[in-house]
Amino acid sequence: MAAGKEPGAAQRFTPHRPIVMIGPMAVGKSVIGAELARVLGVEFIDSDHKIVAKHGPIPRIFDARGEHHFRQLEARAIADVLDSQQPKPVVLSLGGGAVLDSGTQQLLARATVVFLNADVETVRERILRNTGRPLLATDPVATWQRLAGVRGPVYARLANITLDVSNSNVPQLVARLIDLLEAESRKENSAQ
Ligand SMILES: Nc1ncnc2c1ncn2[C@@H]1O[C@H](COP(=O)(O)OP(=O)(O)OP(=O)(O)O)[C@@H](O)[C@H]1O
Ligand SMILES: O=C(O)C1=C[C@@H](O)[C@@H](O)[C@H](O)C1
Ligand SMILES: [Mg+2]
Repeated sequence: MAAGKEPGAAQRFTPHRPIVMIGPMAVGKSVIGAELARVLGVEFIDSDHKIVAKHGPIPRIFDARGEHHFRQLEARAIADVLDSQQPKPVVLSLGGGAVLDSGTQQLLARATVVFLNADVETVRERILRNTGRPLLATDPVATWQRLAGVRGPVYARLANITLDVSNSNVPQLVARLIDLLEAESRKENSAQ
């Protein structure tokens, strides 16, 4: 059993490839991803956190170098984790717009991809109180809805698993997600 793994989850599911969390801003990719990694006893990596640790706050990167430069840093941070013949079975949470990069889309074939989806009511308070997302600087709720609508088909196409995160707390969602991951892994094994 891997160090730190919770006994119940350990018996049920051991990841053999990366698990990547995608979805719109503020749905919980970072907190759910971190908790999932803790329960499974694997490393947690967050592409936004990696960029901030190396290059400073995201709004400052957008201001100083523009969104295109941020997207390049983001694609590189993700490739560092996924671009190997056999990437490690980590949990990787992406920023909301990371899936728009075609290289990232290709690398996601090496992972089990989880689309966290939510209605606007679930995220309303979160995006109104948090000012660290430059793309939501003006009219955050309407902008969130527009981006979630445009990106929704991309998330859905890339996902192996879709989880509605509205109206549930993080431990409940992680427990449900482990059930779905286990079922997905059984399906993949029987297809081999
Ligand atoms: N199921 C939940 N119940 C209550 N609060 C939640 C839940 N999921 C996330 N949150 C809270 O919502 C906020 C946003 O969550 P988080 O940062 O994980 O979102 P994200 O999808 O990673 O967003 P981003 O796209 O900006 O990276 C945090 O304050 C987090 O604690
Ligand atoms: O949805 C987006 O495009 C973004 C989401 C955040 O996680 C950050 O990656 C950044 O603010 C851009
Ligand atoms: Mg996040």
